[in-house]
Amino acid sequence: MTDRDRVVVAGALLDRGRLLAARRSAPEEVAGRWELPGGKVEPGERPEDALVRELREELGVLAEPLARIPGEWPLKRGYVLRVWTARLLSGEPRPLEDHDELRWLGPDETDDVDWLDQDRPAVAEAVRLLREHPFPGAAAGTPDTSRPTGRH
Ligand SMILES: Nc1nc2c([nH]c(=O)n2[C@H]2C[C@H](O)[C@@H](COP(=O)(O)OP(=O)(O)OP(=O)(O)O)O2)c(=O)[nH]1
Repeated sequence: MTDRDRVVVAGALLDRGRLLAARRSAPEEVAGRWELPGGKVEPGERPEDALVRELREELGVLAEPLARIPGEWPLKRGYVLRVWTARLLSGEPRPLEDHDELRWLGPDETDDVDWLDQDRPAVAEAVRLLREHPFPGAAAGTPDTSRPTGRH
């Protein structure tokens, strides 16, 4: 990425062995395609904070970013897409903004929806992680090997 690139953050939201897919309702060129929910990072905002904010605004949930999925994918108008795995802390996602349908997909169901092309590598990696750790950030008191360490 160059200094002039702007960042769209998206969340591979994981819960009980499933990944959340969101169908965009706008703009026209991407409406009907499926993506990982998220949005643009605002000036001065940390990407993880932007992700938490976007997931709250778009889905009405509280989520915790877990780890960045390596890589970044170019979008239109000088934006790049960066993706984090995240786990659902509270709430049931609803399509409040930008989306008209949500689906929780198990690892064998992620090919059932028409993902935006630029999301496919991150989705593939999220599915790989989901198969390895179906319950990321499991219950308090349980040693949790799926959480990244030293991420602050
Ligand atoms: N949120 C999200 N956007 C994606 C993904 N893949 C992808 O190409 N995009 C594109 C679609 C949009 O043109 C752009 C993100 O814009 P957005 O409309 O979601 O961002 P935002 O909520 O901050 O919107 P705004 O401030 O422009 O209203 O990136 C993805 O996985 N998640």
